[in-house]
Amino acid sequence: GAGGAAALERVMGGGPLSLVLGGLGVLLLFRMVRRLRPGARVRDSVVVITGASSGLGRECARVFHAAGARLVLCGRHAGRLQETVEELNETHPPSTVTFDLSEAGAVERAAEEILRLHGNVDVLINNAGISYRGNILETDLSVQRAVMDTNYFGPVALTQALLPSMVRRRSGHVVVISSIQGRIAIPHRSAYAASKHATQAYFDCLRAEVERYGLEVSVVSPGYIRTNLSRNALTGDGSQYGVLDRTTAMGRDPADVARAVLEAVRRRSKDVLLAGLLATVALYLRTLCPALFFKVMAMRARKEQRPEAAGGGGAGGGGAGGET
Ligand SMILES: NC(=O)C1=CN([C@@H]2O[C@H](COP(=O)(O)OP(=O)(O)OC[C@H]3O[C@@H](n4cnc5c(N)ncnc54)[C@H](OP(=O)(O)O)[C@@H]3O)[C@@H](O)[C@H]2O)C=CC1
Ligand SMILES: CCCCCCCCCCCCCCCC(=O)OCC(=O)COP(=O)(O)O
Repeated sequence: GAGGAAALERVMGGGPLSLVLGGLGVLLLFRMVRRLRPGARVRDSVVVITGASSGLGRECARVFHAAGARLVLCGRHAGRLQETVEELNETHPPSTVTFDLSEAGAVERAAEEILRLHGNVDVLINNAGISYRGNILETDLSVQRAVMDTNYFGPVALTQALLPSMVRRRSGHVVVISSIQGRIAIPHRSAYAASKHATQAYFDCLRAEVERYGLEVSVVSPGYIRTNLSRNALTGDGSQYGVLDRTTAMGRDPADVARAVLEAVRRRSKDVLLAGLLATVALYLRTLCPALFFKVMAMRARKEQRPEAAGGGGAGGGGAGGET
């Protein structure tokens, strides 16, 4: 507060520069002290991972398994989940629960099954998700709802179903994999960016509300990751996009992102942003100079809508395929 700033100014001998430097010093010290806190124990803890059949979810399964967690792997297809299980060795053989996150009843039943398996959940990783490419004018409302159901209402339903048992034990950690697009909205991603913005808001509210029960909430927001996300994305008419975009192909190694998720759990990080330089510039621009950001996004939308951009992600095919 003002008193603290005045005290700091006295100690630093006054002057705005010394005040800024002093502030930075205090911030650095605070971060160092936080790093000294003992990390949360992952070994033997029950970790539930949604979307564990591929991409980042499968890598999280590998990384948390190697750290000694007892895994519950979730996805829509038993066969694909089994492939993940078979890659892991025999210590703590993982359990699997098959359900579709976009079906409310199925999520409730899955939460009951998860609790029956181990009695409690220590870490819930809401990772499953689907992306979208399309022009709003040519997108069925049903597609907007479908993406929202999977990316937002699914994780919300699963979290709320498992939360009471965490509150009773005064222990638990909820992680959600959001995206840079939970912070900035880019053209031809309306359904996806909206679902991720909603995710960020909901889990920020949750964090504040459950702190008094000793529960942790981490929102992890990565940039592009090398997975099947773009191939599996929905287009405006509900069909699959089916293309591995250049941005996705050139994205981060999912194993690195999975290690960052493990680190977020160990360090009880509240908000983790895994942004490259361009995304960082875009985030600052959106906050500090929104008018310029909106101009850049409008130019990007026009460029992607040109016929020659289709296939690489023109509005018809979806948008922004090969471009950043
Ligand atoms: N790849 C990227 O560039 C980025 C990804 N992310 C986020 O990372 C998360 C993981 O995606 P990623 O690994 O990249 O993509 P993948 O497409 O490889 O994996 C998505 C996973 O979600 C599951 N899933 C999809 N829909 C449903 C549903 N209705 N019910 C249950 N499970 C479902 C899929 O399981 P199955 O189809 O087998 O049922 C699959 O295991 C997502 O939340 C995504 O938004 C964030 C930033 C960047
Ligand atoms: C005058 C200065 C100009 C500076 C302009 C900077 C603006 C550039 C825009 C860059 C946007 C970065 C977007 C990053 C998006 C991202 O990382 O998304 C991650 C995902 O979730 C990927 O999902 P997708 O389905 O879109 O592949």
